[in-house]
Amino acid sequence: MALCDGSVPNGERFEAWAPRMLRADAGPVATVMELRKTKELGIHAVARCSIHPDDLIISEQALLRLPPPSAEAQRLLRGFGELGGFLAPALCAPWATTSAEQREACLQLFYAHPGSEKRSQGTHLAACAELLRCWAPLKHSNWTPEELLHFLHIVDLNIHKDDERPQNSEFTGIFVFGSKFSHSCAPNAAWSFDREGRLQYRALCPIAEGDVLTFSYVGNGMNLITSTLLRRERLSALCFVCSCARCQGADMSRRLPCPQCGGSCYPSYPQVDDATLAGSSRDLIQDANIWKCESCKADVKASDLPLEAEEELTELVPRFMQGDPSSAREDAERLWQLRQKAAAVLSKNHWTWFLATFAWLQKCLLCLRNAPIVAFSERDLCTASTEAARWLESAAPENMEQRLCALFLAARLAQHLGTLTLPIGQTFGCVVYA
Ligand SMILES: C[S@@+](CC[C@H](N)C(=O)[O-])C[C@H]1O[C@@H](n2cnc3c(N)ncnc32)[C@H](O)[C@@H]1O
Repeated sequence: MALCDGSVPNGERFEAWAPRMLRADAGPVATVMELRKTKELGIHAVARCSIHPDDLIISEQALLRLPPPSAEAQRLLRGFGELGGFLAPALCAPWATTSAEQREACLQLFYAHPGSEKRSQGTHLAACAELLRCWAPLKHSNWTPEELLHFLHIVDLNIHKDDERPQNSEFTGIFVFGSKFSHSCAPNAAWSFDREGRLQYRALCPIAEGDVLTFSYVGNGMNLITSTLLRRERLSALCFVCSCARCQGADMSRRLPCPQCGGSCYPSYPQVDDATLAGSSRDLIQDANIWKCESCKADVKASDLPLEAEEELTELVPRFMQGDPSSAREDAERLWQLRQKAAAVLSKNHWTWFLATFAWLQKCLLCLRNAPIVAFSERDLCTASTEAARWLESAAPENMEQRLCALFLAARLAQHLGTLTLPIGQTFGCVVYA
């Protein structure tokens, strides 16, 4: 069975690399997935059979590892100032042991946005020429400055890097097939490195035959509960506008009270053409001027909505959520106040209210573990957990990882309280698979 359908350019090259890169733990790869190409997603992976939660989809070796720069490389990069971060992968790869075939595969099997490459001529190209001249290991590559620049854009868009675990930094690299998983804001798969540094994708939820295989390009945890606008802004750094179902539909994470009827309204964002996106084109992502009320159907002007308070909460809630565990008690108090403010001004439909609630519950768990006296009751925890579960159900029902995070938090709180009165069964039960 062929791994690529007829639409994939260089299909025979992918077929040739598959047996060398992919471990067949999940069965021969072509029985699990297929590569296809469409105008909307470019080359992408699609499930060929139904896949169960936690099933291994692929397990892949890196085509090229890009571990952190050595001390010598860091010294050289300092001379390049702001460009240093972009150029670092060119110095990290083990060029002396990389074959011509691998280098060719690096240039041919990955996607880089043509717009950002065009913008990057000039300074970037001159820096690549300089690197080829002064970095001895790179001389073996025989690459032209244009090829090196293309490689760097490929790394920018396709790198797999585990920012959560410092011990995994040696495993950073580019992976031919893992890089064909598309982004979704409600992904059906997630990846991690195994102990040997193989990239492993596992299903987060049931995946049906024909479904596009996806993960989150903006990290997991609670990054995906933010508004479509914020997710678009983050993804603009990768030069595309997400076409997933969540981004195409109404922005349910960002509903505000309708000034006319008190119901809730959601933003109607202008369309963005991602062909025009290149490099740091954040300015092209625009906020909605008009919002639509779900209840009275009125068009609401953005200027009539509490957008300043929204901006303030968007900045403060994540900041206190990320506070050091040693300040859990103070952060819990601050998050409780922010949660009250979000509820009063933006409503309990807004993502900042959900995030403040989730973060407050997290801090309460830390306090339960460490503080001699706590300033909340079991009832407070129970109410907040139930409300958080309801928010997920109404605003992000397909976001399995976020729902599981909330479920585990509620379960840990219940364990620490020695009670089963927290609403684990009723409110989060729907995400547990028997
Ligand atoms: C890492 S590459 C994925 C492979 C690529 N599609 C190819 O043709 O080789 C990332 C690119 O895929 C496309 N892409 C991935 N997810 C997408 C999504 N949800 N909506 C639109 N484009 C997407 C974008 O062009 C993005 O820059």
